[in-house]
Amino acid sequence: MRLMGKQRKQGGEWRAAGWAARHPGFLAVPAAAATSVAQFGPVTTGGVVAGALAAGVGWYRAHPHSWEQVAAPQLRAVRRRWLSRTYLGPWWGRVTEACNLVTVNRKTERINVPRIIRVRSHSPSTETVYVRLLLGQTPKLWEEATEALAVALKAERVGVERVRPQIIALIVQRSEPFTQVIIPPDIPADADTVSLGSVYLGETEHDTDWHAPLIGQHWLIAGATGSGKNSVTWMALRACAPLIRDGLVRVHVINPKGTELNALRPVSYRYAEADTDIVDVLGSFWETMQARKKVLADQGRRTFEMSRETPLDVLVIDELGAVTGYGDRSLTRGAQAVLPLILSQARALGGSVIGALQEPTKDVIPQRDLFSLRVCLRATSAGHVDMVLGDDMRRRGALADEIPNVPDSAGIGFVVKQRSRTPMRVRAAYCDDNDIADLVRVAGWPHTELATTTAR
Ligand SMILES: Nc1ncnc2c1ncn2[C@@H]1O[C@H](COP(=O)(O)OP(=O)(O)OP(=O)(O)O)[C@@H](O)[C@H]1O
Repeated sequence: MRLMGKQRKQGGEWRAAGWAARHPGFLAVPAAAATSVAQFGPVTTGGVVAGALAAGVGWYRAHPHSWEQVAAPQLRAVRRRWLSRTYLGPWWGRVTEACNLVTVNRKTERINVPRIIRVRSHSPSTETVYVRLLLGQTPKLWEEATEALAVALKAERVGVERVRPQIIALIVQRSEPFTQVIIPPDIPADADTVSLGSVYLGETEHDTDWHAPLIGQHWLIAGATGSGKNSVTWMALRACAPLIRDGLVRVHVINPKGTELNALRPVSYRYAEADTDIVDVLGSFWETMQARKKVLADQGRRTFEMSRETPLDVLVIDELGAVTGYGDRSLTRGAQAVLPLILSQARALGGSVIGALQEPTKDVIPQRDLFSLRVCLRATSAGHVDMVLGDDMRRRGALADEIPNVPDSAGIGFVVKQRSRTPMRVRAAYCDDNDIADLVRVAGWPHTELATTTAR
């Protein structure tokens, strides 16, 4: 029941004053220009403006990289926020109203539109729009509206990130951010310069480098056939190459398909393709971890430190599904006896697992949550996305099943940002045959002698 008649709206001048207070730049810039003209005259003011423009053009021409890093995101953000109509008041009001994201004051019948706090645009393809939630709204309400928002904003994808109480960020992807293959950086010559706490893997949709820790972590890379799963594995191994050479990292390779990863045979500490060998390698990996437990206890250390005496053992499993799910019974039974133990205990003992998977279903992903980095490349079903990345990740923007099934999309996928639990589009750098040969060359000397005696 309405208790009061229609109430009068706040006066226009007060609303304009409130808007100006929230956007001081709109008053400050004309005020500064007017003051300058009054104080120094139009010629001097024009000269300063022309000088600033010339400096900008000079910067753009002389240092396009730093321009792209510093100035371009600011200018793009201004253009998106104020020069395209998308986020201007009336249109933004229509979009949010059409997507049921406004509230109505029952007394005044005034429509409350969620306020845009700022727009950031670090890459030409994606912008981040920070929005203050209205009273009574939840981030989940916005997550449920992402498909409608994407259509209304003419975007390819909209994701929702929880920033802090009452503030969310909409990740608005307008076009494919990754139109070119990413070339991997050179392999570091010196083991001292490698940080396994932050391995370079490729780029993110925000035009930043994509890094992930490898030491003390397990990685799961899922994707349909041809989605580029191995590129993530190769990037990890390239970072390890000088450490493999110096005996600080040992690679144990399980390659049931016997394809691509067989290039690693000369630099692997253990290598297996056949079912019985795979069970053997898994068993010996677990034994190594148990022995490590004793070494750490004898040394009175609680945490693992990489050294020649206690190297980091990296277990690479191509096609985890065959090993844990649909392979021969003797293989899956042998693997299931030790893999859960490895996954749950090896991290603290200097053992990291990198597993690749084509068909992510419940029965083939062993202890998903023990994989700290999970990458979902192109998926064949919407259900696979949450299976890999975690509950609700597809709804929050990880549309891995909508990545086109074309070679140009290989290596593109989603990861979840650790802090905000938000999906982020990424692309792995691509190692071609020369890059792989390079990796084997760097990692293989003088370790090759050791490898040939111990690898199978
Ligand atoms: N990061 C990448 N960037 C660009 N292209 C890539 C990338 N990774 C792979 N490709 C291309 O995609 C093709 C398929 O890659 P790859 O064999 O690694 O896929 P996969 O997911 O391992 O497939 P499968 O499961 O069938 O082995 C490669 O031959 C290469 O041409």
